[in-house]
Amino acid sequence: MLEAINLHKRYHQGEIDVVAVDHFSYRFPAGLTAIVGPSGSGKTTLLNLLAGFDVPSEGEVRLDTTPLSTLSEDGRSEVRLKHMGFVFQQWNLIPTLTALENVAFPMMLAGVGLKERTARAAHLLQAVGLGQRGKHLPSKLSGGEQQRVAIARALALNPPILFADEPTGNLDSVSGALVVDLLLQQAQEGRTVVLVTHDLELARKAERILHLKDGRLLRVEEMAREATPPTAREPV
Ligand SMILES: Nc1ncnc2c1ncn2[C@@H]1O[C@H](COP(=O)(O)OP(=O)(O)OP(=O)(O)O)[C@@H](O)[C@H]1O
Repeated sequence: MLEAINLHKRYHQGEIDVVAVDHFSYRFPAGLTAIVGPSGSGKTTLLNLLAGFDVPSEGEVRLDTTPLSTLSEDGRSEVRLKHMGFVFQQWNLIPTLTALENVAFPMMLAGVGLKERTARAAHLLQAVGLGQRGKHLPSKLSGGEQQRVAIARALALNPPILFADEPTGNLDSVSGALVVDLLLQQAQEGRTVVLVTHDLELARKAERILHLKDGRLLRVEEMAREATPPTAREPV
């Protein structure tokens, strides 16, 4: 359970204070929540606060009732490793590693043995539709495919929370829609997925949209959704 309570972030820029996030409160339910708003409305700052990359000026973020502010930097890193996956606009795959090795990489850091991490990485690549591309280097994959590898990598340690900051920013509309569908699939499997996007059309695929303006939560839009049949796919 991820919860922001009265979150406020001020930056000092010379003489002036910039309020990037203005007393934002929201309890993120499981499922896909999109955050939209004009440039400079505080979306990335909010995501950085939620993930504990940045500390708020006031208020707090709670993860399963534990305030992140009570943890040391190392403690927050550990929370991120165990509980959070990240997908960014730049997919940042390691260019010298194959797709499979890139997905296995976080598992190696977490001490998962070679056989187990290779099998899980193969399973995750399969789940994002790239089962046949495991041996390819990132340079041999399209942007959309690289982003799908990045999603598989973000899922490597099975985090309950997935943050995606403009994951479709560098993609054409078809690849972008595919990436958001994948995020939606993760949400339907019970994860809390938080998607920051400029693209209102893609945001409408989410279960709810948080509209930000000048750092404030203007409104929460719940999207009407037809009942989806239970998925026959294995959870990843
Ligand atoms: N490190 C910083 N120091 C000073 N001001 C900052 C810093 N980071 C962000 N800001 C300011 O905070 C406000 C919110 O920025 P933020 O990047 O969170 O917005 P955003 O909605 O993600 O924008 P975009 O859609 O353009 O990426 C902006 O006015 C920005 O200039």
